[in-house]
Amino acid sequence: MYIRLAHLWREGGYYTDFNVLWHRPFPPARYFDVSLRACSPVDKEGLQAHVNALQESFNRTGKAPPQEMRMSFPTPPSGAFPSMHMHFLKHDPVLACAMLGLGDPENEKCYAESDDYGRECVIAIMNRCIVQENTFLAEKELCVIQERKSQRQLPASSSSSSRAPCPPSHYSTMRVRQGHIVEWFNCDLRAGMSLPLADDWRQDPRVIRSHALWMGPYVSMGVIPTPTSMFRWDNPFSIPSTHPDSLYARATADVIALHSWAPAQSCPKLGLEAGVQKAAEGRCTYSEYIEGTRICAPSFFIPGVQKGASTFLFAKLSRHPQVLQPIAGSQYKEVGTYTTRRERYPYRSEFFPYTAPGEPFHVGDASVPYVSSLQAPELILKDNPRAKFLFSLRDPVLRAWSDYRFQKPLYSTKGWTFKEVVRKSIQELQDCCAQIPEIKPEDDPQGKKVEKEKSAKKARQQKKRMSRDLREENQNHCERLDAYAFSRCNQSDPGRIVSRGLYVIFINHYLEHVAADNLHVVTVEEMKENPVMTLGRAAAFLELCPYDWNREDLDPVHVTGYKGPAKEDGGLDEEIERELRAFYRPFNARLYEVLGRNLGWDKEDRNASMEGTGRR
Ligand SMILES: Nc1ncnc2c1ncn2[C@@H]1O[C@H](COP(=O)(O)OS(=O)(=O)O)[C@@H](OP(=O)(O)O)[C@H]1O
Repeated sequence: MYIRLAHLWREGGYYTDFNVLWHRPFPPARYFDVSLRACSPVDKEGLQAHVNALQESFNRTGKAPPQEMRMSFPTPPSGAFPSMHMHFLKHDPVLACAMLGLGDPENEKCYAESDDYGRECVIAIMNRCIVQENTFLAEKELCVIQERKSQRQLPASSSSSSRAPCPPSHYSTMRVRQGHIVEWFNCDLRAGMSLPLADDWRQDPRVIRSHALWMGPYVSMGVIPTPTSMFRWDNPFSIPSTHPDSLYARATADVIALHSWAPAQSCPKLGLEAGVQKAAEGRCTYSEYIEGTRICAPSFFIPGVQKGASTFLFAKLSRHPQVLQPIAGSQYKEVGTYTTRRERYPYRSEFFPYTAPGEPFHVGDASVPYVSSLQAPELILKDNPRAKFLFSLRDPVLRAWSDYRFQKPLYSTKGWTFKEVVRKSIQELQDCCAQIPEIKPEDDPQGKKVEKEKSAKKARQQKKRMSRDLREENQNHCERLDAYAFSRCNQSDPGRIVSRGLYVIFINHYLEHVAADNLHVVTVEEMKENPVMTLGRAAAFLELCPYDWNREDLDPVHVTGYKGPAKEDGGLDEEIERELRAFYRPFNARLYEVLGRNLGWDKEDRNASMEGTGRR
């Protein structure tokens, strides 16, 4: 029996082939040396994002990263392992991120509290360690697993042995000393690997009691040749029999069943029976993609916007039994594989679990860079012409303020306050606008009034006037969509916090490719006001079976703290807020027209939006 591994991911494994597994709490105050490598091709941006996330996380704790967690990781002593384990392709910050959750003493609470898990031998999977919410999410994840565990009614077919207690020997004390964990793993092996967390790499693996479990790419394909008991699988370098009917496979299936999640209500229309888990399938292969025998592309996308509660939206929708998340990629969110034109079909397909024709699953991809990507809609529709797009927007002023706080480390290095970034950006956009006469945000952010016959000539003139860099970057944009050139004018601000709020430009670009019925907009304001209704509408748009969203934890996630930036900047300055509002007003007005509804960001009475500004 194979279990769809995406269920496992749903329970806590999300965005990477790596999951951390432990069966007893770790002792406090220890760090890991981590050797890293990427098993799937991680693009430069993705990699960079993780490096940033990691750095950000360190910055937020206010402490220097422990030496061992810096991005330079030691290589193993030569000859320590057979050469097959030794070819390091790339350092994988995702793994570092996962390990960070184990290495950060601030997270210790969650492990201390997880004693229960040790006693009951429940596998806790910790890998939601993106950026600053590390502690919070890890802790929450544990609670969720625990809660699920108590609530879950395992299907009758599932063996109760999935909850079998660990043999007592597994509770022996293990000391993990600071800076002493060095693990290597080999992506070429056939299956998941258990990485013993030892206090010394030379330690006899048979006496090691805590493991990290790496779910390799082949595991994602539904082939789960892991041993009977991961707890007994002590030597990561000897992978035993892989026959699917073997005890190993069955035991693994039990473990996975514990973490899978069957729908609570039947949905006959879609062949989903309450309490019944679906059989496993894995990720798409290139040939399947090419032959079209399997559906490899995601069925829905959340292309942002940045700081528009996209993490919340995707995380909540992913709780729905029909929704599957990406199974690989740089994060459970932010796969970002549709932002480039490079020939990446084989690559793209591997990020997602496949669905066989007729299967009731919806695969989602929430990657915020898609929102302003010129290529994304076209590329997506090429892979899946029926893809649906769910945008999560936010009052652009508050979005900018959130983004500034989020990207504070970037601005700190430049010494720019929010006010400075905003003024500089507005000026730049207006100058750029003046240079490109046909783009006038006040009356026509889309450039639709441009006289067609003159546009080719003007485009050429425009290009001459633009700075060299801008011209190079925007060459295609200028030719194809003037408004994009405008949104890209915000060159001096690497964080683009102002231009990212020009939603109408982006939405209009999507609407050039996507049928209006396949595009739905929710707002952070709605999500805050009535998350159940907002999620219900989003789910209806995605044509998901009815689901009781009240059973989910609907607290905001990925909340940017005020630590640092707000204190320094004294919250969102009223004067700059006014200026920014005035700048956005015409764009918002255009957006409301395009969407056919007023999103309420330009009301005179802004009291409702004061929350989150840092002002009283
Ligand atoms: N349910 C709900 N209601 C209201 N607001 C919410 C919700 N969930 C997340 N948030 C806020 O969304 C901000 C994070 O957005 P994203 O997850 O899209 O950020 S990112 O672009 O992926 O980095 C972040 O905003 P700030 O805290 O103001 O920065 C979150 O607090």
